[in-house]
Amino acid sequence: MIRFDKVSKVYKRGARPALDRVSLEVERGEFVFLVGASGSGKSTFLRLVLREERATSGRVHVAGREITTLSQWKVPGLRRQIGVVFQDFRLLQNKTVFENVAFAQQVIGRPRHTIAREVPEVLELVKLAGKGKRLPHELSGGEQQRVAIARAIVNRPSILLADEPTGNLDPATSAGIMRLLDRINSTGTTVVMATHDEVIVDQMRKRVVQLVDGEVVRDEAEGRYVLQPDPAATGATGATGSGATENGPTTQERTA
Ligand SMILES: Nc1ncnc2c1ncn2[C@@H]1O[C@H](COP(=O)(O)OP(=O)(O)OP(=O)(O)O)[C@@H](O)[C@H]1O
Repeated sequence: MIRFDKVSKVYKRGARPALDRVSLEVERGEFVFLVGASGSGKSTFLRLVLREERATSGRVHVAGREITTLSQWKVPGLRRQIGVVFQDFRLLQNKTVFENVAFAQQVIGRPRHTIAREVPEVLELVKLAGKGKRLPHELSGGEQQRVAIARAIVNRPSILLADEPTGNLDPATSAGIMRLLDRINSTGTTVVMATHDEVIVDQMRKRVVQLVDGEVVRDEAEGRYVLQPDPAATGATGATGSGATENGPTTQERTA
């Protein structure tokens, strides 16, 4: 569903790459956590999938197409296959809950009767039935994130990208958001979530891809936020223990 082949991203000539020869494949229906310190390249990864940025070198495949060279006019078609959720919700403040979700359908030209049917369905799914007439400021943070998730999935994307979706929420509310994302994933949507939330990653036990300075240093099925030391190999490798998140290998300067 998503494939990176030796992908590098250099924002400014001569700067350290934000992503450095990343090769990674995410299969249809997977749930993947992207973890790593601030500045390690998580958001850059998500922006490349959305073609908000182009790779400096390497190839990015999303939903069956190579998108590095995709014509600009085909980018909206690509983005229709991808829902996105952010830490700060990004709702339209002067529109109601219903209108925020409906807007995502209007911009792609869905007919009014379809919108009238599907928006209530998705609001039901995110447990906001009955709150369609509220404005965003009349909702809690968790409810606002549910609206954002409803908006992201209403057009049934095959991929859902989430950039720190629980970053502004308390632990109990975050757990509810994670149950919802898990449910969406279980219906076949591929989910990639960038996060700093150790508790959530450790609870969910999904695939964990860890970035350090733009490089993938760990890719583990049913992983934890930090690499767990292997009791059978005490001190055998340098990359064990709770310090592994912040202390990965230093990237060599490289202009790709
Ligand atoms: N538009 C940009 N122009 C120049 N450099 C950028 C730009 N966006 C990101 N970077 C740099 O690329 C590197 C990776 O940033 P990125 O935002 O991908 O990290 P991140 O892991 O998502 O961090 P955070 O957890 O803080 O969101 C950082 O060194 C950052 O300063």
